[in-house]
Amino acid sequence: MLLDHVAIATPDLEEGSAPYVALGLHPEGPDEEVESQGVRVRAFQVGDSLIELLMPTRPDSPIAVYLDKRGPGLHHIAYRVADLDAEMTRLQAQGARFLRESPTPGRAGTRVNFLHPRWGQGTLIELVEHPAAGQAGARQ
Ligand SMILES: CC[C@H](C(=O)O)C(=O)SCCNC(=O)CCNC(=O)[C@H](O)C(C)(C)COP(=O)(O)OP(=O)(O)OC[C@H]1O[C@@H](n2cnc3c(N)ncnc32)[C@H](O)[C@@H]1OP(=O)(O)O
Ligand SMILES: [Co+2]
Repeated sequence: MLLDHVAIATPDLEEGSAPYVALGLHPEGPDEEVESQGVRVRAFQVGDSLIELLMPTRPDSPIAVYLDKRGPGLHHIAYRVADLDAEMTRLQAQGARFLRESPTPGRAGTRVNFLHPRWGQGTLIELVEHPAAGQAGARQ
């Protein structure tokens, strides 16, 4: 299991990017809208992982709700798995509580699901399966 990304909620991608640009990081590609989550995502590469800035694109987005309640800042941590369905089965057998019955689309063609923050001991945890994951030699 690898660290896929650390996600940060922001009301404004430009303002939210300032510390990471100052640190010398560069966006990994163009911003991406993830309609299913109501977010626009800007990702900065850090080694094999990403810093993901998330800005809401509609008021009912989980990020908009989060910002209303808590303001900008650290939102969740995502781990990269080779087989999301198998991981869900394995963790549910141990009592883990996923927020969605089945995986939903993430950025860059990924499949994702989230574990309830209470199960995560106060941290919202996301599992991410990349399209090439599981193929021989694919970056896991
Ligand atoms: C997929 C695109 C992109 C990617 O990686 O590619 C993304 O990551 S998009 C990210 C945005 N989408 C999501 O976060 C989807 C999953 N999140 C949710 O379904 C909700 O945000 C949820 C259920 C985690 C919280 O919803 P809500 O705030 O409406 O519920 P509550 O207020 O009842 O909160 C329950 C409980 O959890 C605590 N909480 C809420 N958000 C967080 C958080 N980000 N980190 C830690 N804890 C969180 C909240 O304080 C409540 O705790 P309690 O002890 O009951 O006070
Ligand atoms: Co994420």
